[in-house]
Amino acid sequence: MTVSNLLLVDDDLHFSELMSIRLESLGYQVFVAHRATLALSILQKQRIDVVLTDLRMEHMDGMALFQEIKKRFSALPVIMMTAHGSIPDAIAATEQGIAGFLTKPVDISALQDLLNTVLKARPSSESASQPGQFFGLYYESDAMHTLVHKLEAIARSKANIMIQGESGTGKEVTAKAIHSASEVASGPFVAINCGAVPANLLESELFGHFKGAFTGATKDKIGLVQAADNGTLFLDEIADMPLELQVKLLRVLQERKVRPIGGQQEYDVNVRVLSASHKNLWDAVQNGLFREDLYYRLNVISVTLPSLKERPEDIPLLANHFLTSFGDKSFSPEAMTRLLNYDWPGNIRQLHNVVEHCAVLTPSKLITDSTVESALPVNTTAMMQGLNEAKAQFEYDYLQKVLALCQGNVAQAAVVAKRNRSDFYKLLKKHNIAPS
Ligand SMILES: Nc1ncnc2c1ncn2[C@@H]1O[C@H](COP(=O)(O)OP(=O)(O)OP(=O)(O)O)[C@@H](O)[C@H]1O
Repeated sequence: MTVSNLLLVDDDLHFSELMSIRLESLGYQVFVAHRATLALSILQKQRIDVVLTDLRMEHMDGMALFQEIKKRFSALPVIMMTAHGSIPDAIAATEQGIAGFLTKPVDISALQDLLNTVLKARPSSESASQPGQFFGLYYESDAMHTLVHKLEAIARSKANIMIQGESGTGKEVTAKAIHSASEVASGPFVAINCGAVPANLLESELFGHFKGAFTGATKDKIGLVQAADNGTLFLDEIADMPLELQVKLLRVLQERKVRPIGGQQEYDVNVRVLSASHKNLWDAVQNGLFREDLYYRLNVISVTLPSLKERPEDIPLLANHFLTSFGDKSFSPEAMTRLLNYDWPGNIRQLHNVVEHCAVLTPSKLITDSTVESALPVNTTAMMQGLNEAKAQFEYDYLQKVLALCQGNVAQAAVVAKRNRSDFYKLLKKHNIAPS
């Protein structure tokens, strides 16, 4: 039988030593952390089955620790202990998903019952999420595990696949991974960003041209569709393809033949088409900007990549993966917490850039919280209050100042504020201010 690993987090050194002795005598392997941040770094290195944490601790308390654990190790059960046990605390904790709540002094047999129940309910380590890698796609979150299962299955089919997802979520790496896992992996993988090539050049890029087809066509040129023969063609930002080219692409997909510009000759092509867009392609169809028939041709199977914000469990794995190319460096637990708490509007590409920025700015081995802070953009939008909040804040500050000036004399303050007394009282009531 495997021994269960417990992580005991408590800033009371005497209590934690006693508890660890008692738990070890019951057959558990016990790791002790006297601070929440230390607990997080142990969790990063060590397989832990249950966390047992004190509620009230300095700096980061048990609930804050629990929130972090939920983000990084969603399936890991946490039991809360407190010397100040109160029913509201216990209810709040269990409502948020805490596995159990015990008051100190801890009744060891109650704890053992709770541990047995929690450990039985825990999924086996085989089914719990483990870090995974699929042809260059690194992942750990449940959402990505499910998605990679789907990718494994669809990669082997010959169907055209549409990959959707916000910018920087990994659509191109996913396309390459599908190609590498497919039966045409030994064939070419040819990618083009339809939004980055000027519309007048896109046609010749895709379909090629014969010498003399237009001014500047000094020799025959093979298009990318032909270059991808017996392999995969990846059309990135497909929503940006002009309508007249969409017709031509549709013909190629239907007839499996391509005719370069300026010629009558057609060539057979056998390509699997993967396409991607960060825009909602169905909306483009509804707005008449994308052909519905082409949409169905390209979207035989669709894959949607979650944003990084929707899969924060992947952040430590990806950040550490990107960091490996900068030698033996690591993030401090506080730095990792900051990475985890950020919203990542630019998704994995932005995370990659931030990791690179931090590594370059850190000559030592440990990347600190302040380095991460300086590498992240300041969110001025989030810092900005709405107009109503700003007005209310101003009114509150103004009332406090007038009252202070008039030493709490409401009649006098109303005169200064040029309001009648009853209006002034209403304002004080609105802001919950009691004149002293
Ligand atoms: N799961 C992943 N594992 C490792 N690296 C990843 C992963 N997802 C994305 N990346 C990296 O993130 C960066 C952005 O990925 P990619 O270019 O595939 O995104 P995208 O969705 O195609 O972006 P855009 O919409 O802007 O074209 C690349 O450096 C890529 O290698």
